Amino acid sequence: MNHGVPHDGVPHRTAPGGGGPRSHSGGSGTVPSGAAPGGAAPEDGAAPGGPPRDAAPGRTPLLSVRDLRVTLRERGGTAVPAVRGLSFDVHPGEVVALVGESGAGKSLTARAVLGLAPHGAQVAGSVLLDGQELVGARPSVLRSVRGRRMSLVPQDALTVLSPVHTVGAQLVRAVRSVRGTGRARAWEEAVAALDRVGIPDAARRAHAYPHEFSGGMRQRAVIAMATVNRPDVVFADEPTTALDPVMQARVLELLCGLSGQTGTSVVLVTHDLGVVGGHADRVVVVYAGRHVESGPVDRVLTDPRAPYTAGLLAALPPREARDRRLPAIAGSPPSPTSLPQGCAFAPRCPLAATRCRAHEPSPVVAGEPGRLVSCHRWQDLPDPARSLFADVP
Ligand SMILES: Nc1ncnc2c1ncn2[C@@H]1O[C@H](COP(=O)(O)OP(=O)(O)OP(=O)(O)O)[C@@H](O)[C@H]1O
Repeated sequence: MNHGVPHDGVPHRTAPGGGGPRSHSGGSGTVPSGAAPGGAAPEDGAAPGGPPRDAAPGRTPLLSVRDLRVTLRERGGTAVPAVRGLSFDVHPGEVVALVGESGAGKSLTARAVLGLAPHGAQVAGSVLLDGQELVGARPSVLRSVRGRRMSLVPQDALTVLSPVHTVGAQLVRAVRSVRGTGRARAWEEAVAALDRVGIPDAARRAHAYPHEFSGGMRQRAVIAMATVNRPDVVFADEPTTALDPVMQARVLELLCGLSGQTGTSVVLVTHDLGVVGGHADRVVVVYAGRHVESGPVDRVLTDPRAPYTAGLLAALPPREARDRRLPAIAGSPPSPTSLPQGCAFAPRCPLAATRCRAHEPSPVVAGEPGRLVSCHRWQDLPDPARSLFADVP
């Protein structure tokens, strides 16, 4: 399956702010809207009764996902509510990390936004790209958006590259299929894309086949495929899982640096809260298909407001003591087909109270602008919050 569909055709945007270091103020609004089923929140977030926004007022998001619901069907017809009312915004040039354990619904969210949900999946809610509604849009519209404005570096990224064509030829095809550019111009674009992702001697390497690239270089080539047409938004689904730590860091720097180079926004999908610090502007933590917490990365990492985020942080290995036993969150996430009543995290949460087991929490502003939390007990967290999990075996 080739989902790392490259793009373009769109006029290239200029890089906002000249690509300096990530700004942690006034980033995107990551707006969960489990509280407001049924539709898009207003752009300015000011309408009474709508879900709270955590964006700086007045900023218009490039991509606005509202109350996204993805329901799959198991064989036998059982409904699998894998994404349950997730909302977030992505602003131009911004890096937003979508973080959660395996099965949280991150990949499905990315695929649904791109119109690539699995066959038979029901997608509801709203996905606005520059004001254009993509949920329910015709396949031709979705293909054109994927070709020009949004792209995906899929989890199985290396399958994107065909073994029987040179890397350059594949990039040329990607450029021509979207922009209709002449061959010579497309080749220049291909080499430029390889150069941008740090492939040394790109003009020569473009003639190589994927098997002649190292693993790290292949990963870069896949990113080049996803960015050769300079889309507005790139979704990168676990882009570093198969790489060693040094290469992981390089690929993340590369992806997130793209926002500075080309103005591309990046949605980084990862299970590893540890990789988002220093790379993303904002983070959206997801559990069982729902919003848990969102806000500027530095604030969420240092001062989490949800017990689940605190548990993820407690489980991160500290650099200085990698062999130390780490506190883990007891138990495992629920299956979407057997969700508990109330907060889906309650069975694993040391702070869970009666109301947590009865009512699923909705997002509320968590004490400071730009932060939202979906937890009944966020104000009861100990300090530091991660100490909640210190004694868990
Ligand atoms: N095609 C499918 N049919 C049935 N269930 C599915 C399908 N794809 C995903 N699921 C289920 O939907 C839930 C969310 O899956 P998803 O792949 O989005 O999770 P994730 O957060 O990306 O995790 P991972 O990092 O492991 O991929 C999981 O419980 C998964 O088993």
